[in-house]
Amino acid sequence: MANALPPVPSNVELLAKAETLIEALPYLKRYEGRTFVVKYGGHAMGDPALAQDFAEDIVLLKAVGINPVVVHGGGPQIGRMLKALGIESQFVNGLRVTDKATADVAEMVLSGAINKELVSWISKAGGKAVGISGKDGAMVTARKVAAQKVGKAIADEDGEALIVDLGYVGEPDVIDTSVLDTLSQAGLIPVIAPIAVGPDGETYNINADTMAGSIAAALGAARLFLLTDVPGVLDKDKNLLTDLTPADIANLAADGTISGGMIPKLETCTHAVEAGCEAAVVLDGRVPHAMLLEFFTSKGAGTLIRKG
Ligand SMILES: Nc1ncnc2c1ncn2[C@@H]1O[C@H](COP(=O)(O)OP(=O)(O)O)[C@@H](O)[C@H]1O
Ligand SMILES: CC(=O)N[C@@H](CCC(=O)OP(=O)(O)O)C(=O)O
Repeated sequence: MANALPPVPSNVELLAKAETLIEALPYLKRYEGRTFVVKYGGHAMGDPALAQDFAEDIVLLKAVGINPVVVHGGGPQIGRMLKALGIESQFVNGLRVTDKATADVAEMVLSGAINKELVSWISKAGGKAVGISGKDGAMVTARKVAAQKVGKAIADEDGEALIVDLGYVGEPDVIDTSVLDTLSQAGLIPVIAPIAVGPDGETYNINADTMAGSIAAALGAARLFLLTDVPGVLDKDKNLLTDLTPADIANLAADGTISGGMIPKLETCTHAVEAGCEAAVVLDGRVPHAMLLEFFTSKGAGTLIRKG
C-alpha cells in the first residue's frame, strides 16, 4: 500500500517571508544598476548589533545590483578624541570650529579609525568595501565655508551677534566621481570619510550630511538615505511627516518646526534633490534594517523628500 503524502506545511512565518520578497520585486527591478548614497552617522556606530545590520543591508543592496556608496560621520568619536588630547571643541550652527590641530584629529579619527572599522563590518557581512576620503582620486575639492553669524545667545557684551570664522571647515566645491564609478563597476563598495583637500592644499573637515548630499547630487543617485536618531521629520505634535518638498522644508524652518541638526540635514536634502538626486530619505538608524524596510516594502518609513 502506498504511503500517504505528508501534509502540506502551512507555516505562516515562511509565507510572510516569501511575500516580503515578492513585494520587493518591483523595487529591485526599478533600481537595478542605480546608486544609493547612504550617510551613516557617528551616533549609530556605537551599537555593534546595529552596525552589523547596517553592513548587511549595504551588502544586500550590492548583491541585488544596486550600487551603494557609504558616507560616514563620527562627530561623537572626534569629540572623545579631542577631549582625551585636551583640545577644546565648539560647534557653531551645527559645524565644529576646526583649527589645524582639530583638522588633524578629525582626519585621524574619520579616515583612520572609523573608515576602516566600517570597511571591516562590511567585509564581515560578506561584501568588499574600499575606504577612502574625499582626498583619494582627487574626488572632492573643498572650499572654505563662509564665516557664520552667531545669534544673540552667544552675542558679545554689547548684545551684537558675533561672526565666527570656522577655520578648516569645508564644503564640497568640485566633485569628480570617476573614482566612485571605477570602484562600483569593479564590484567594490566605496566607504567615504568626510575629509577633503582645499585649493590651498590644506585638509578640510566637512559635515558628513553635507558631504553625502553633494556626492548624491554629483552621482545623480536614485536615493540619498540619511540615517539619524529620530523616526524622521516630525511636526509640532511629534507626528511623522512622511513626504516633503523643498518648499515644505522652507516653511518648517520658518515656523520653527525644525531646529538644531535637522536644519542643515534638510538643507542638504533640498540641495541634493534640486541638484540631481531623485529623492532623499531621513530615516531612523536605530531601527534594525531600517533602510531595507524603507526601500523594499510598500509600507516605507521615515520622511521622503522629493523635488515636488
Ligand atoms: N522637527 C524635527 N523632527 C525631527 N527631529 C528634529 C526636529 N527638529 C529638530 N530635530 C532634531 O534633529 C536631530 C537630528 O539631527 P542631528 O542631531 O544633527 O543628527 P545626526 O547626528 O544623526 O546627523 C534630532 O535628534 C532632533 O533632536
Ligand atoms: C565640520 C563638522 O562639523 N564636521 C563633522 C564631521 C563628522 C560628522 O559630521 O559626523 P556626524 O554625522 O556623526 O555628526 C565633525 O567634526 O564632527
